[in-house]
Amino acid sequence: MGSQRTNPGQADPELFASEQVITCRDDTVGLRAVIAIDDTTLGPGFGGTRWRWYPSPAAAVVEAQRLAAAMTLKHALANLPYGGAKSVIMATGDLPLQGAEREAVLARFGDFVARTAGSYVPGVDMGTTPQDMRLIESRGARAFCDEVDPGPYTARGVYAAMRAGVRHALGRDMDGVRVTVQGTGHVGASLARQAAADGAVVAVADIDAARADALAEELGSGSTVVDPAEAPFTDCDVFAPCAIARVLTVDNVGKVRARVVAGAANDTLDSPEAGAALRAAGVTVVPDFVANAGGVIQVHAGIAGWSDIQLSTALEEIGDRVTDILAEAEDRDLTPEDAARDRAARRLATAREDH
Ligand SMILES: NC(=O)c1ccc[n+]([C@@H]2O[C@H](COP(=O)([O-])OP(=O)(O)OC[C@H]3O[C@@H](n4cnc5c(N)ncnc54)[C@H](O)[C@@H]3O)[C@@H](O)[C@H]2O)c1
Repeated sequence: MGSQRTNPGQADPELFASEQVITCRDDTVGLRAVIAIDDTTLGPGFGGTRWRWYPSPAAAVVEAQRLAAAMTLKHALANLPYGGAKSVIMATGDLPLQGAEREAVLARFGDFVARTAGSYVPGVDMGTTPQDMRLIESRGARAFCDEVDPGPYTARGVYAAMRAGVRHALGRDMDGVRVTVQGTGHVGASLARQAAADGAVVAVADIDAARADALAEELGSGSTVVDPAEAPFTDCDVFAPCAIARVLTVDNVGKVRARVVAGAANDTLDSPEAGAALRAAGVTVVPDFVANAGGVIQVHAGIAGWSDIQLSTALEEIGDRVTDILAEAEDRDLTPEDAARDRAARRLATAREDH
C-alpha cells in the first residue's frame, strides 16, 4: 500500500513507498521540485505544494513522500474521493521569490503538473497561495484552493478535534483548560481565538515574536507568550502544534507535560515510537491527519457544491471521528495513530475490492 510511512530521519528516501515519485527540473528558471503521488485508490492524488528550503534533494523527496502518505490517510478517514499526494519546490534562498521570477518557476512547475494528466492535483500549502494555484492552472493543470484560504476551516476542524480529545482524556469542556498553541499563523491564531472564546486559558508561541505578542494581547486576560522551542513542554493541559513537522520525537516526548496533544501541523510525531511513548505516559495524542482535515473538506465542499450547513456539519464530524478513534484505540490497546491508520487501511481495502 502506498500509504506506508517512510523511516524517520533516514538519509535515503524509500522511493517505492509511493505509487509514483516525479522529480522536476528546469535550470533556465531555477526549478527543482518533487511530486509524490502516494496512493490513487480513492481518486486523483490531491495535496498541497510546499515551497521552502531543504538541506538536500533527498530531504525534499522524503518530505514530499511523508506528507503525501499523510494525505492518503486524511482523505480516507474524512471519506473524501481523493488519493494522497504532495509536492515540494526547493527554495534557493532565504526569502520567497516574488514577481516575474516567482511566476517563471510556478509556470514551469505547472507544466510538469499538467503532464501528470490529473493524477496529481496541487493545492495551497506552506509558501504557496491561491494566486500561485491559478498560475499553475493557466498551464493546463488542474489545481484546487485557487480561491479560498483553507486555514480557517482547518482551524474549525482542529478545534472540534481538540474538544473531543479533552472530553475523552479529561472529561470536561474547554472552560478553564490550559492550552499552549505553537505557531500563530493562519490556523494557530484562529484556533487560539476559538479556545479563548470558550474560556480556555491560552498561551501562544511563535518564532515571529511580534505575531505572538499581538495575538496574546488580542486574546486578553490570562493569555501569555511562551518560548517557541519550549512550547511543547510547557505546563498545560493541551499542546496544539500548529507550526512545523516532527516537533515530538522519541528523544523529547519525556518532557511533555500536557495530557492532550491536538493540533494542525502535519507529521507531528517523528515516529510510531514517539506515539507509543506518549501513550505509555498517559498522553492522549489526536492524530494530526484526522484533526487537520477541515481544509480539504472545505475544498471538497466547494467542488461538490455543499451548503454552508453541510460544510459545518462535516467540520464538526471531525470531533465525532476523534471520539470514535480514541475509544477504538483504548479498546484495542493501540495508539490513536495506529487505530486511525487501521481505519484508513480498511477503507482503502474496501475501495480496492469494489474496483
Ligand atoms: N493552512 C491549512 O489549511 C493547513 C491544513 C492542514 C495542515 N496545516 C498545517 O498546520 C500548520 C500551520 O499551518 P498555517 O497555515 O497556519 O501556517 P502559517 O505559515 O500561516 O503559520 C505558521 C506559523 O508558525 C510559525 N513558526 C514557524 N516555525 C515555528 C517554530 N519552530 N515555533 C513556533 N512557531 C513557528 C510561523 O512564524 C507562522 O506564524 C502547518 O504545519 C501546516 O502544514 C495547515
